[in-house]
Amino acid sequence: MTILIEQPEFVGSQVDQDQNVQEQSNELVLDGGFAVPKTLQTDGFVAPEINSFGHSFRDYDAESERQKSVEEFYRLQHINQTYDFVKGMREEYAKLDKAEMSIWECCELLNEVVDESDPDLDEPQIQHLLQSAEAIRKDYPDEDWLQLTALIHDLGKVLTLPQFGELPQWAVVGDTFPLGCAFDKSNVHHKYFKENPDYNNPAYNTKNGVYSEGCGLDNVVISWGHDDYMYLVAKENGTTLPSAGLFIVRYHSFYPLHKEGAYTHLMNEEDKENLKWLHVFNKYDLYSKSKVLVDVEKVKPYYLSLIEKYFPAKLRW
Ligand SMILES: O[C@H]1[C@H](O)[C@@H](O)[C@H](O)[C@@H](O)[C@H]1O
Ligand SMILES: [Fe+2]
Ligand SMILES: [Fe+2]
Repeated sequence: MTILIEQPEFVGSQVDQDQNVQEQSNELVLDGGFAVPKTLQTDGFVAPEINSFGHSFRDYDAESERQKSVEEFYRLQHINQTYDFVKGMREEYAKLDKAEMSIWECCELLNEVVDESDPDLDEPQIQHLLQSAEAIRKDYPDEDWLQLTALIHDLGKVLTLPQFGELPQWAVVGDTFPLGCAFDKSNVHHKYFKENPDYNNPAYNTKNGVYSEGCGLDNVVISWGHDDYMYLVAKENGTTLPSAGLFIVRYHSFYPLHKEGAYTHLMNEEDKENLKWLHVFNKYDLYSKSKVLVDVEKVKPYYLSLIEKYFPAKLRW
């Protein structure tokens, strides 16, 4: 997939956090049948067709050693993430009593983390953060909030480190999905949900389950991991990022929704607006993964200035 896009008119509102993307016309259809407004499209970034392992991106069936370990990851994730598990995790991590540190200190901690669920990248996560942020910076030089959103979107992966509870990978990474309603077929390796205790629970296995149509994603219990954790950290520490930035952090792994169009009946109007920016972001999150590494020390001063603009010096984690 190669998409050429032009500069957006919308300037990320660092001033007004609640400003949303305006109604747009001239829509272009992308993956999953979603439409992305022309004004949210940029020039420049050309999505490569193959990843560093020589496969298409997000190919969960390509024959390889990595494919086997990724599939095993999803088996464990689909069996162990339950409605009750997520509720318990949200409560535990809402305490924010694990650490006190800056955003950049957290970026450096990610030097230690490699994501076992990712078929496209086996570099330390700090490289992925900078690769995606730098790719956005090139195409969206004026949207500093979107660049910073890229820098922080995967910081929640510190949950795998001892100080943060050393959670198993299945409780931290991988695509996310709602609990409390039926598992949609578009989830990768869907078959492993059959062994999830919620699978046969009649309260949880209908289309709406415990939810009602249009209830809004904020009211939906989504599998626990780095997305929801980092959203919580950013919000509770009073970030001034716009709501589209927080939405991206919180739902960027929700591929069944943003790529496949599943679970859309749970969204409200605000979710639908924010989803447009998530589609823009996703291209850079996915296709910037590369073996060409960013010089961390060189770009550090620029990102420190963005962090200072949108976050307090120290955050509770
Ligand atoms: O393997 C990847 C990785 O864990 C990403 O950080 C996450 O956002 C994706 O959804 C997932 O597929
Ligand atoms: Fe992620
Ligand atoms: Fe990512």
